[in-house]
Amino acid sequence: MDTTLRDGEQTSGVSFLPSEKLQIAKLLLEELKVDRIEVASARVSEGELEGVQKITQWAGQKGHLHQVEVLGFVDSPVSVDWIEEAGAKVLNLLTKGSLNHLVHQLKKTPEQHFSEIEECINYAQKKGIEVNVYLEDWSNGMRNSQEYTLNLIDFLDHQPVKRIMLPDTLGLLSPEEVKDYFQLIVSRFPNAHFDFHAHNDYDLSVANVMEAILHGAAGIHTTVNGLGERAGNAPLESIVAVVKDFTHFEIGVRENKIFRVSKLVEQFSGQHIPANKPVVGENVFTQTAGIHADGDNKKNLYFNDLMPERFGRQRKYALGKTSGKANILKNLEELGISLEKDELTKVTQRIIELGDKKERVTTEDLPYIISDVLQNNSISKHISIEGYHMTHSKGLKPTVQLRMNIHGKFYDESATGDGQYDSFMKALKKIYKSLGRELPRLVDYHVSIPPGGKTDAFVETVVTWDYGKIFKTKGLDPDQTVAAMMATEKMLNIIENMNYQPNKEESTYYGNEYRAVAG
Ligand SMILES: CC(C)C(=O)C(=O)O
Repeated sequence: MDTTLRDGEQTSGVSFLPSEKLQIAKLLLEELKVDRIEVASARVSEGELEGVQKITQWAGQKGHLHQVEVLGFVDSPVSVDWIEEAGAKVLNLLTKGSLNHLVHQLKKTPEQHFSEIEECINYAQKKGIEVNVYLEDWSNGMRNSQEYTLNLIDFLDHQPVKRIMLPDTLGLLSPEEVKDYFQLIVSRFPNAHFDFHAHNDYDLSVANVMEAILHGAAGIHTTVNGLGERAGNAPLESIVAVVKDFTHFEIGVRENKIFRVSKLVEQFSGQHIPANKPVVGENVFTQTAGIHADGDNKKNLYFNDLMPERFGRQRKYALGKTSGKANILKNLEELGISLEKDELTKVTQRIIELGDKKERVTTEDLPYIISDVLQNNSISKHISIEGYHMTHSKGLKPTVQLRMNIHGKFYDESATGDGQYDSFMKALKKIYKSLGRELPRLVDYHVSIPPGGKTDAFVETVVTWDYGKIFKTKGLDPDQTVAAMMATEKMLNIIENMNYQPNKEESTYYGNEYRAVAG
């Protein structure tokens, strides 16, 4: 069960719009093929009600209604009525799984609590709503008030409850404890269905889910990108890989759709995926040390089961001071460029020098580096920013006046936008439009400001573009907007070189689109 839309939204600073919730729900159920989704908590807000209504209307038409769950409280009849109004058919009822919570938060006795739970279950039943029950703080309950917690499970086992959901609410369990508690509970209640809901406070959520699965959990809860309260929940992407590779269970989730959904959730949540996050992070399929690329060339020595293609991704070889010739060769291969041995040595040396200066080198920078190092003018700079005037003032929108040099001809335009770079891009678009041409789509824009608080430090802007092929360009300047404009100028030359038709004599140097720039 994926709870990105409920617990994931409990990440500090995250709030999804109803339309975003609907888009994510559709992808989770129809593209990824997750079995169940939890989409909201009852009573939260009008917006939340609208979000759930949108999802249930769509789910009803597609036959997914019983896969859409809503968390509700022991407050009969309020949560059940809210869920009914939202058009949902499954209530995940939040009860107290530890005596500590019951006594100090609800200030009730077990008898009172059980009787109120029963009242909610009966009311939901009358309304045709199926009930699962969460035992909040279950992990603490098993540690500190086991008799109460087991009594509650026993009580629920005799109620019309479909699933009993066991949360490690504070993410405090070790894998060993998960194993012990599941063995105990499953042997005592062999006919009950138990879900496990992990949190990641000790970075153990994946290991804990694995133990739960291996020792009798019938369902597991995840969130995309591991979003969720505090340190988050068990990340869907890692859990899918772990279940497939380390257990004998089958999982219906489609691995090759994970990256797309992860990127959409990143965009809607505004929470950047850490570059080293397994499966979905930017760098996790990138080999940096040259020795790895060398090994990949020699009988795939660094092969493991976690291949990028499984997740719709690609192996990359980083360029930097530790990358060495093997990585550079892999990148040249991707670009279809071949170099003589001594040329490769010079280019390698330059990349090491750049690395020493902390500069990041992308695959798309390589032709420029080659051109510069070998002094062969192999990259033709057809396009340059000839001049600009930018305004930034309080109370007025920024404007940019721009002069471009395109194949030796000057083009002037101005535009107003939401920021200086936005204004620049709008002016540029006008120029390209007047030439009947289109610009690539800007997919991502990443600014790194070196730590240290120096206001004159170089800012690095890396822009990712989609022009049929995805590529990145980088600009470096003390001014952030200028750095982005430099990255854009590079992009313009790259696409120009892609479009430019070489004559035969010019095309001897490079093997693919960059061949066009030779000569
Ligand atoms: C609200 C509950 C179900 C929860 O997310 C937890 O206990 O971790």
